[in-house]
Amino acid sequence: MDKAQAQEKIKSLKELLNRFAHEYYVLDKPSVPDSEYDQKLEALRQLEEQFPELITSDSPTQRIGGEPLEGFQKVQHSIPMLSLGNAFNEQDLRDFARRASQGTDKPLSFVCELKIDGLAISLTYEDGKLVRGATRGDGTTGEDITSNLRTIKSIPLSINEKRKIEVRGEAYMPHKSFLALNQVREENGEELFANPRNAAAGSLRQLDPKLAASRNLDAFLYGIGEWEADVVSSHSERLTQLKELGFRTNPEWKKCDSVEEILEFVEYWTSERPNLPYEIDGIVIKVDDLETQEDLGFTVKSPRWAIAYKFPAEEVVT
Ligand SMILES: NC(=O)c1cc2c(N)ncc(C(N)=O)c2s1
Repeated sequence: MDKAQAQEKIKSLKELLNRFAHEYYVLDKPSVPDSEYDQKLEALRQLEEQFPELITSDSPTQRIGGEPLEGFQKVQHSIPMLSLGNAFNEQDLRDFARRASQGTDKPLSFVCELKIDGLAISLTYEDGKLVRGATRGDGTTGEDITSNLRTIKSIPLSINEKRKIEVRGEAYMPHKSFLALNQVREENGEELFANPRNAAAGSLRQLDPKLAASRNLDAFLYGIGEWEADVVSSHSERLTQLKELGFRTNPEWKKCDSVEEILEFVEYWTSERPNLPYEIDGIVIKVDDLETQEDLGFTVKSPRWAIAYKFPAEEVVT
């Protein structure tokens, strides 16, 4: 096979493998058995070994990078990643909805989403390639953890959007990964992680991407920061756009047209929470209309158009 033929074959294998990975890790609906994925991946590895100059950064063989880093570079968020104000009870939620409705004369609808208990992340794509992954940090300055976020298999290394786009979400450790990790640590006499959030944070702070890869993290994306494209008019449409762009979004969101509907959603997930395969520490409620979000703006540190309802702290059974 000459180089031109190899290039064609590598291109088609990458497209096929990235589609299989999307079906498996993002949609949770694999269309081929693992054995077929593994066989195609091995074929790609061999071709790339034969023609290393044809290796590209978005190849599935490139998820786990090279040598461990010396340290993490600081990165600036062009649009701050803000923290949310908290609500702890029904009255707080009613007050939030009332304040929001006073900021506009439009009828108000909200979007309720599960508040994933992980680590806020930002992913930047340029010319369709993942060029940067960062932690939230203090909201304006985060840390470049691109090599670790590349190891999360549900995060696409390339997307079809060629304009620069920055998406935001939460990296987290599923319960299954957390239990398995602590079991190994217990067998090795190591200190256990207190909860999945600490385990995810500890994993993403590893300088060696091979270690981060071994922790079986996952991520949900839920927001768009910077984007050169014309955005849509509501947050709910934005969630659909994220999914269409190939990102893994959390399906349990609901559009609510009243405080009563918000309270129902909160009540439902307060009881359903233990049945989720990942940790959530609350419910995020956002005004759906993006123009109204603009009208409402921000306080010193948080948006007026969103709030985090926090579940009551669980009694620790000693
Ligand atoms: N600090 C924040 O702005 C957010 C934090 C989180 C979180 N931990 N989980 C889900 C969402 C969401 N779906 O919007 C948000 S938004």
